[in-house]
Amino acid sequence: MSQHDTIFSKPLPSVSDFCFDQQVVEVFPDMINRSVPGYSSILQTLPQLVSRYAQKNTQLFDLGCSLGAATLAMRKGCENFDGCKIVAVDNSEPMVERAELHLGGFKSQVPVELRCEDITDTVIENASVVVLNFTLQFVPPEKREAMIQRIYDGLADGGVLLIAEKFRHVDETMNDVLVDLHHDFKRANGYSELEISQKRAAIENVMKIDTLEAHEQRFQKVGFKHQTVWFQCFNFAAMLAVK
Ligand SMILES: Nc1ncnc2c1ncn2[C@@H]1O[C@H](C[S@+](CC[C@H]([NH3+])C(=O)[O-])CC(=O)[O-])[C@@H](O)[C@H]1O
Ligand SMILES: O=C(O)C(=O)Cc1ccccc1
Repeated sequence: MSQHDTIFSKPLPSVSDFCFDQQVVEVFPDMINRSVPGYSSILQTLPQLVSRYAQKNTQLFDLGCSLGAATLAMRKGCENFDGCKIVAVDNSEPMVERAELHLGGFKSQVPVELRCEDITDTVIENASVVVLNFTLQFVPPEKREAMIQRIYDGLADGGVLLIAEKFRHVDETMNDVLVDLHHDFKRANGYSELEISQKRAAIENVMKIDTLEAHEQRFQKVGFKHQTVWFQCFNFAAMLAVK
């Protein structure tokens, strides 16, 4: 079981930029479940989406895999496709180390290659499914289009990009409503005002969120033929884009 997240519970003299270090690894499942509305629903749906788009003898990528929660869900979805392999990538060493232990605890026919590298360096080729589950939001904004283009280029025809992100509503008034609803969700999950405000300060510089419209335009620009939002809870959404 993951430890309870108390990282921002005490007043900090100055709040440093959020990073995925050992301290975060220890509390990560608790943190993400209590902070991201819909996280478990999105993971539960992944096997279904993966089994719809996986193709035999292709690679499936989990980019920004953290402890491998999405990797496990993807593995369930492609068990019946011969010759599939999952490449799971994260640039946080402590995350990858823990993911190795975690994934090793579950049996499967599908090989998983776990890599510690920056996803902007990952070679995407012969791919049927690429998952970015709450990861693109941490990639510097100026690198996002090239990242999505490389994913598109590496996908086989009919392949899919499954992406979930926190987003900003274009209408500021509506954005305020969604942000308030998210903060209520965090409060209901036991986070204090101090934890909410210090966490907000910690992610401000490292998590620059896009609007849904920016995602849609980027998918279209790089060449995706079809796209839709398939899940939304407050200012968090999951989308799929098909080549
Ligand atoms: N440039 C990068 N290269 C590689 N990894 C990166 C990069 N930037 C950030 N990361 C990694 O992306 C992950 C984001 S968490 C993903 C949850 C997971 N997908 C899940 O379904 O449980 C989401 C969250 O914490 O909100 C972290 O593990 C970072 O180290
Ligand atoms: O906690 C938040 O307020 C978030 O927006 C989500 C999140 C979850 C885990 C790490 C960073 C951000």
